[in-house]
Amino acid sequence: MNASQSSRTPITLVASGDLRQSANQVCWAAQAEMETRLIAAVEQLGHSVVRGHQFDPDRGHGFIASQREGIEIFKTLDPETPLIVAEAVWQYSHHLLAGLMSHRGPILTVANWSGQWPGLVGLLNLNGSLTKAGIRYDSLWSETFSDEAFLTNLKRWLDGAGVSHDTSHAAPFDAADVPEQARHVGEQIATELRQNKAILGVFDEGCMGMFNAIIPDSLLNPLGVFKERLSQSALYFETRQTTDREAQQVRDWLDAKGMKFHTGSNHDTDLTDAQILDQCRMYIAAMRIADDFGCDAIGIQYQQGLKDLLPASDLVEGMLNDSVRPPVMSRDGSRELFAGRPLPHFNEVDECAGLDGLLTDRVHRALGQPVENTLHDLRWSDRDASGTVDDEVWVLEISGAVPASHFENGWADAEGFRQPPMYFPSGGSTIRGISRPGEVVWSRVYVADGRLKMDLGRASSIALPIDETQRRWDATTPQWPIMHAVLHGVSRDQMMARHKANHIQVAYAHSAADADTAMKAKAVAAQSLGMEVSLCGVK
Ligand SMILES: C[C@H](O)[C@@H](O)[C@@H](O)C(=O)CO
Repeated sequence: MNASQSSRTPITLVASGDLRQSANQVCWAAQAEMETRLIAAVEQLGHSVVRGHQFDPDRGHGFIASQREGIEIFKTLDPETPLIVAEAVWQYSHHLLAGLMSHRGPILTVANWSGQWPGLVGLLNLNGSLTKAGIRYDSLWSETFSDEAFLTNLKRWLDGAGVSHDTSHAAPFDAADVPEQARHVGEQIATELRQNKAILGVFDEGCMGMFNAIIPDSLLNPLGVFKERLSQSALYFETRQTTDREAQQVRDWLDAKGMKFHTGSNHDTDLTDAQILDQCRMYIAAMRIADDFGCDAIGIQYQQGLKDLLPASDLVEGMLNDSVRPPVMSRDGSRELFAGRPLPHFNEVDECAGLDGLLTDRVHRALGQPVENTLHDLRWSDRDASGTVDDEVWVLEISGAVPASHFENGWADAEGFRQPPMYFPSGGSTIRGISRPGEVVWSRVYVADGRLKMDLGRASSIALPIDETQRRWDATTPQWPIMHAVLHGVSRDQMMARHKANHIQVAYAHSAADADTAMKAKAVAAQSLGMEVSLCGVK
């Protein structure tokens, strides 16, 4: 059955939320408002909507809040019903995936174009997860739910015709035109990886239901990359083994470099010195365990499990991802670990970002470009209200930290704010700052059609007046680091339609020409390793 068969067939609406009750409660008002507008749009087109699960007054929200809850709700739904998944908040995709995998009716994922909560980020994660799972879906987003583009596509979906988006900006990468230096570097890195192999240290696989972020070993191992499955319990233990003196040395280093921590005394709402010291301990512990297991990159999922034991891992992650960072010695004090270089870290154990980070680190090192790279959320985009540029400017923002080398004055531009309590009960400092203007390579590894794929493109990180930066922070999460990114040759809607992840990887190059070379070298490396590579918006 499709939605067109009868306008009397009600459309079923479901909404996935966070696992954290505090986040679901705080964010419910935005979800309710979005649903009202979305339902009005569907009704205007002659269809009715029923919610597949109800608002729960005891919990104070109407989200599906666990995988089990999702499975039980889907048991009550007609598997043929046309289904809309509506998202205004960050959500865990696995709450829905079990149900969606056996759903036979048409599926439409929808988000509101708002930065307030990471609803667009949740939508992109769900779309990436559905893509990896091979589940057919359509996707839409809108600021008002009354604009023509949205209504035209919604009508198409309701009529059973499916949604149409322009993705002509993406084209298969052709290595034939690649300059000799980029080709040579890319091929060498692929050969070296296959021969010498590398290890991704994964501290508890699968963060926040991000199914798309898990690379099956059968796809990863042929590239010469293997997972070391590590436990956050071991990280907690090792964190507790570090001495006060060692932790204080890390804090002193950050202070000496000029990082400004905004501290207070209330553990529940303020960033405290004790929280920062625990983060310094975790940083030392993570490096020692990575050294024990010979890891080439590590990922700490943090947001389940460790969130109840230790302050947020973000300050740790930003330090790890930088070549300018506090020194860490082996337990016996005889060796400096990973001296002079980052230990690439993939936030939220996003293994696709881990693989990308590993390749980016090697490509940029070989080309003499800055090696510091990080993922960001594709959080939101908006026209530049200051009139500095005519372009749509993306808010790339991640939940806590980027390498401080991405800021104009490095650590001196880094500010530490307490993580928002609704996500992070145990607090911890973010590394907040504005990513400096410069030429950027963006990329994303993802799984589709049972294969590893990579999309790459170019962006400019631009400077905006502080008022406009603050407007963007206030419209999103002001405690988190931001990059003002103008994507080359890719419109907002093209990016949304094509990108198969909530995350995007970014790295700087010294010049536009250097960035083009670095992008192509990485494309060659990925293609030589057997990935299907596309260039987006650029040739
Ligand atoms: C704290 C939140 O859950 C964030 O982790 C979330 O918005 C993300 O960063 C998702 O990539």
